[in-house]
Amino acid sequence: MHAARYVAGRCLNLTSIVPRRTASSLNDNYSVRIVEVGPRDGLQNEQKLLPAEVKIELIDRLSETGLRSIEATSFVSAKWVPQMGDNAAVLRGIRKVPGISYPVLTPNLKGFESALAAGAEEVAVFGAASDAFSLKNVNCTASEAIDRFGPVLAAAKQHGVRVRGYVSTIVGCPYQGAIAPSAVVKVVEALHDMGCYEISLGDTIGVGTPGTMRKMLDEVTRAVPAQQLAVHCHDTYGQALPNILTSLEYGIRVVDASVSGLGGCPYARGASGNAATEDVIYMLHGMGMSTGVDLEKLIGVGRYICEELGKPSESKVNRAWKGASAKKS
Ligand SMILES: CC(C)(COP(=O)([O-])OP(=O)([O-])OC[C@H]1O[C@@H](n2cnc3c(N)ncnc32)[C@H](O)[C@@H]1OP(=O)([O-])[O-])[C@@H](O)C(=O)NCCC(=O)NCCSC(=O)C[C@@](C)(O)CC(=O)[O-]
Repeated sequence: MHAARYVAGRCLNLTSIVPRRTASSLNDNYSVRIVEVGPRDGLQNEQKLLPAEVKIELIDRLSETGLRSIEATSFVSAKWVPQMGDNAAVLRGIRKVPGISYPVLTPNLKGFESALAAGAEEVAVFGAASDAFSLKNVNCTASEAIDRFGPVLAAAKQHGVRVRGYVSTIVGCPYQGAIAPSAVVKVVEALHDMGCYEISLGDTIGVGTPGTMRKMLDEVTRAVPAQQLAVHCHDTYGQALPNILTSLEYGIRVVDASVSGLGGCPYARGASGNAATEDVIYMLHGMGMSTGVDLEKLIGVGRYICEELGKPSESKVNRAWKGASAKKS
């Protein structure tokens, strides 16, 4: 049977994303890289301030799960985001495993210089498709934020540091409402032209649906190849997994996720956590796609950090899973 469906008048060809081959014969098109953002996006929004030692333990445990990208912290102002005030201690304290990248957020040259001094080998600049959000988040308009990235990209090139880019509010803004795809394209193109090797499309407040994601991706993938894009879907309205599935349909193979669904942005009113990494991995493996991540180990890490935070996991898979322990194996 041909696995095609008509969704909102458009043919969604499931065979294009669901491999028929066995996992052992999967090629790159069936492999997804997960960017684990829990230690940064997850913890930046938690009321409880965790000591650097716990954050280091979290990242070290994540490094044992098969993840290849773990966003470690952010070099932003501690007055704005006190949860990330121990950035240098965290980045210096983690056990860096060869083959794993530990990117950190840097909004400007000052952040980049501090990150570099603490040993960063990859950074991320973060822009937005909405001026109202950008003003709340980084105290300048979306285009002024892009201007600040120029010196960061230049310095990064000089020091051989890789730069990832983010675009927030790709379908909706908490202050401005719906966002036009053309506004997203503008920022994606700017980051791409500046030299970001990958651009992550952030549904910051989790309002997107497969319908609005498609409208945005139709235009964005015409401007920049899907191979250089990632998605970053918050789960406020329970749409993160369908939105990620939609992005796979467009050929996107990099997905940001947060262990146990931790997170949110302190400057995006009402935003809940990211897609839980455990749930994303469960879905992808169930589709026959490979991630290289050991789900059971990851569930143990999710339980560890939730115990430290004193709250239940937001991951449905983690809650349903029997057997994994929060204690280190
Ligand atoms: C960007 C700034 C710093 C501008 O803040 P500002 O006040 O406009 O900066 P300024 O240049 O006027 O400097 C003011 C003070 O901040 C200092 N400063 C200046 N830069 C830095 C820096 N890098 N690190 C540390 N300190 C810094 C600077 O030295 C000075 O210190 P003072 O002289 O008053 O003592 C501020 O707005 C800020 O830190 N914002 C926090 C943004 C943030 O972390 N947001 C959350 C992450 S984004 C997100 O979650 C979305 C994402 C990526 O996940 C994707 C998605 O979901 O959509």
